[in-house]
Amino acid sequence: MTIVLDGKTLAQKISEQVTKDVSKLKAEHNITPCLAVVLVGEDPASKIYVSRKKRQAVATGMLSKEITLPETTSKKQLLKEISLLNADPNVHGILVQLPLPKHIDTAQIIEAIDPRKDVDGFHPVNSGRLFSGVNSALVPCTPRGCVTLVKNHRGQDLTGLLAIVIGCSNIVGKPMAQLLLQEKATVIMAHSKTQDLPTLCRKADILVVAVGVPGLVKADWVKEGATVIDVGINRINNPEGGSCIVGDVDYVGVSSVAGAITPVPGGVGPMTIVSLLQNTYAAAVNQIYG
Ligand SMILES: Nc1nc2c(c(=O)[nH]1)N[C@@H](CN(C=O)c1ccc(C(=O)N[C@@H](CCC(=O)O)C(=O)O)cc1)CN2
Repeated sequence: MTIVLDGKTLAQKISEQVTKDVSKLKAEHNITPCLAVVLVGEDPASKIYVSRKKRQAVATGMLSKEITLPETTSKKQLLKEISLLNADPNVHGILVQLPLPKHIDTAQIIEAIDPRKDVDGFHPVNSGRLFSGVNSALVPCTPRGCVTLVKNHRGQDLTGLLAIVIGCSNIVGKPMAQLLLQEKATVIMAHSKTQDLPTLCRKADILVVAVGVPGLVKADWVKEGATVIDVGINRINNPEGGSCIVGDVDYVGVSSVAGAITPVPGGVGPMTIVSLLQNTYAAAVNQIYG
């Protein structure tokens, strides 16, 4: 029987642990971790994610600060806001919600964030640390959440398992592959130019899909018993009207073959946000002891 990897329930459990950790930090050091979230523009999905991040940070006892800027904000203005947050000793975590408006160079903005406060783990210092296996890296939230889900299901030891990651983004695919490599899995990164993707994917013990193509992965792409992690969040129109969110995996079809599968919604998404809370707590602790 296929197991549904319930990210919502696991995220809730982790959030309770973060709440305890935050309360201990307050009691022992009189410090409350503070997450600053920067939102530029009016993207409706980004507004929802930012408000969830704030709300869930506050629910664990952290402080949260939101900087909301208009779509027309210049790169210079945004860099100024980031330098203020970098210099503020009461702010421990900074994230700039993506995507940014097209006129702003995302890489330059990410590089302006103090790596110690980079709770998204996107700064080259943190991606370099992840690449070289240094433990103190702040790791991007979605891949961190995916690995937590996989290990919660399969156990801590992923040694020698064949993991295939479809999609090579800096936010998900590349860090995901590095994390699985650290777990001693055998990792293959696949993408739109990979030849005969279905045949390759059928070899995977762990299949992570992060491409943004609704229902790309079908039942005959998946090995019997494999763990399938669907990172896709695609809004599609219903034939009967209205819209809904689906992943990159044909959930119904693949459920008949996979050993375990994440639903969309309710799988990877909630794990992304709770991983951000874990990163913010870790960043605060590093700043106290570092
Ligand atoms: N600075 C960042 N920007 C973006 C990131 C990120 O990690 N850092 N990731 C995504 C968006 N994202 C978080 O920011 C995110 C996406 C989806 C979910 C989520 O919980 N999704 C729900 C379904 C969607 C819904 O209900 O609207 C789910 O899967 O259950 C959380 C966070 C891009 N930008």
